[in-house]
Amino acid sequence: MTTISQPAARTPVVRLEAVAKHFGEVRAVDGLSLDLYPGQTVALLGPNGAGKSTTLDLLLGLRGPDRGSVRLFGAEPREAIVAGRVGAVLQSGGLMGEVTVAELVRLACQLHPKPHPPAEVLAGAGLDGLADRRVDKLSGGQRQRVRFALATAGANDLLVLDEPTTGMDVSARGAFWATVRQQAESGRTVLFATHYLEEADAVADRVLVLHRGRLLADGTAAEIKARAGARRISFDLAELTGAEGGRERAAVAEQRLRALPFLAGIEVQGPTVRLRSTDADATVYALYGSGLRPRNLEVRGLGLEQAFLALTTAEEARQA
Ligand SMILES: Nc1ncnc2c1ncn2[C@@H]1O[C@H](COP(=O)(O)OP(=O)(O)OP(=O)(O)O)[C@@H](O)[C@H]1O
Repeated sequence: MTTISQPAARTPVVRLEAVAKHFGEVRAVDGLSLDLYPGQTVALLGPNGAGKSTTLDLLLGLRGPDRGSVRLFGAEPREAIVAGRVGAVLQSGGLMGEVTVAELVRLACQLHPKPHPPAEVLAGAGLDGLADRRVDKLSGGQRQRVRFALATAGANDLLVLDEPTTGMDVSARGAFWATVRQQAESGRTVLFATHYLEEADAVADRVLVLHRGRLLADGTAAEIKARAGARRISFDLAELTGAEGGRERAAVAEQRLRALPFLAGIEVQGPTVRLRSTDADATVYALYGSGLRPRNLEVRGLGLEQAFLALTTAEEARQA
């Protein structure tokens, strides 16, 4: 597994040690160990049912683990939450409906041990224009912003966000992540679960990939991409069209392509060839040595989305 280098001496904000949570036969979280450190912005990725929400629930003390231990700031989660050190945006849980946005935010600020000024909280969540709107009249994306405002009503040290941008349009998402970045820059630790891999790529300095309740990868987005172990090579090959030398020549060309070293995948569409290679330099070198005449050659790294798919698919295959 790829691991990110960690500062040794600091107390972790979050420490999970061999944590397991089962629902009947389902191992939602299966022996998970993890440390998060101050100031990290961490994305939690994984396919549906990977255990992301259960992990966040355990971390917040909303569920107890069957095995293992969960500590926030070196203590029980409850202690950290009562002390107002943690803000959370969760998937579950309703919002009080018959009050205005401003009233609800003011209330959250009053209840917080270290409150921020309500006007600042409203602005930070992009709710200025909606302050007088009743909460039950808001759209799904606007409600998410209210949840975020409630989570940032006071000076927290840890923000936990479970798919926080669900229902937000592109510009609302952009504004939302800009605010989260500000929170992270002021020293907060941010942990968020998401299905939008581009968000993880753009916002997180550490990415965790969960699969069937276990940690499949832990590193920067770049490390996860490298861990997926492949780069994309694309080019055109006139030989493949059959125009230059007929079908036989095309078949020979394809055979040579398939014999290239370090191939992790190959796709041929008309004259265009797309390869995935675990050693792009060696593959390209062999390609030029094979007598083929590639044109418009490009070598690119995998996107996080492709890396994520490659990792989880390989793991599915391994477990099958
Ligand atoms: N209360 C519950 N009772 C029974 N099974 C549960 C419960 N909560 C979660 N599970 C199961 O545990 C597994 C992990 O679920 P979890 O919600 O943590 O995954 P997730 O990664 O958050 O998924 P998604 O991306 O779909 O939100 C799933 O198989 C789910 O069906």
